[in-house]
Amino acid sequence: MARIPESELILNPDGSIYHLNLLPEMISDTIITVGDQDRVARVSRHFDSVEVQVAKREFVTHTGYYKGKRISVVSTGIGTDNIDIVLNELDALVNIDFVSREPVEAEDRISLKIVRIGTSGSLREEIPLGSHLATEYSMGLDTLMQFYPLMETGFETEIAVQLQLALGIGFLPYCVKGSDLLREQVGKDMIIGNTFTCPGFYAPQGRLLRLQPKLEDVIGKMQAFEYDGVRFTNFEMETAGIYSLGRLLGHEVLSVNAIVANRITHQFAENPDQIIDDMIVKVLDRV
Ligand SMILES: O=P(O)(O)O[C@H]1O[C@H](CO)[C@@H](O)[C@H]1O
Ligand SMILES: O=c1cc[nH]c(=O)[nH]1
Repeated sequence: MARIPESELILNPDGSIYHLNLLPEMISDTIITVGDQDRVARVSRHFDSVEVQVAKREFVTHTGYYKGKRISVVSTGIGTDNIDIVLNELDALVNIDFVSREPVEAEDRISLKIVRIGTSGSLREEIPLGSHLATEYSMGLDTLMQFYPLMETGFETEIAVQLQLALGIGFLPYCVKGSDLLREQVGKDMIIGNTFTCPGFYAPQGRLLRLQPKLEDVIGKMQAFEYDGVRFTNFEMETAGIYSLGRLLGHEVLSVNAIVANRITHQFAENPDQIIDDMIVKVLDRV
């Protein structure tokens, strides 16, 4: 296999990968991602022991044991541009030999189990603050998949095409389903929803402060959208990037969402940390 040059697979002087600052032995094959770096310790405080604590920029990693399971928790920061870095570097840690700089043989490839624990805004009155929602289909309204050859099913493409028409936007979004296995295992008893991954928190999610939107009534259009039984339930900023790179790289991926805002009733949770903490324990016990 071809050797990957120094400018592409960038290793720090201690041999760790460029942004995450991790060595291969520092991560488990079960990984929880969170957006906020302060949330990493909120997860690892439940561990029986923590063996690795590494931080660089917004990327903080703790690896340890929870009830006998080795788990890593990694913060991604906000947005799918960050997800591009985190997913590619996590994959490199397990599927590229850092000495020979060659990808491992297909039969030795490791499939990671990756669960995102994030906060999210609900698009439905009937999905109230405090809900825990597991994402089935994600819709990427960002441009990350303009740069990778994502294979969508015909059904996924059709949802994306119909959404483009419904919103009247000048680009084709991408639609990707997550892991059925993880959704059943970790998301059991959660609301099953479909998630918009937006390239921003304000206008891309229909939020207006002082700027006028380019698209009119984006929330109304997103809420009204339906294709063959698929309706969208919530907004956030990373899931579609994780689902699409997970599919491309061969990892099992799931996103669970703590609903902290309801965009229809205009409420924001008084206790967002409690909603997230409850979800963290649920995920640790099930992953
Ligand atoms: O709570 P996290 O995981 O950061 O997720 C959500 O919160 C951030 C916006 O406030 C975005 O990253 C969005 O996806
Ligand atoms: O409304 C929300 C809440 C959390 N995160 C988002 O991206 N949107």
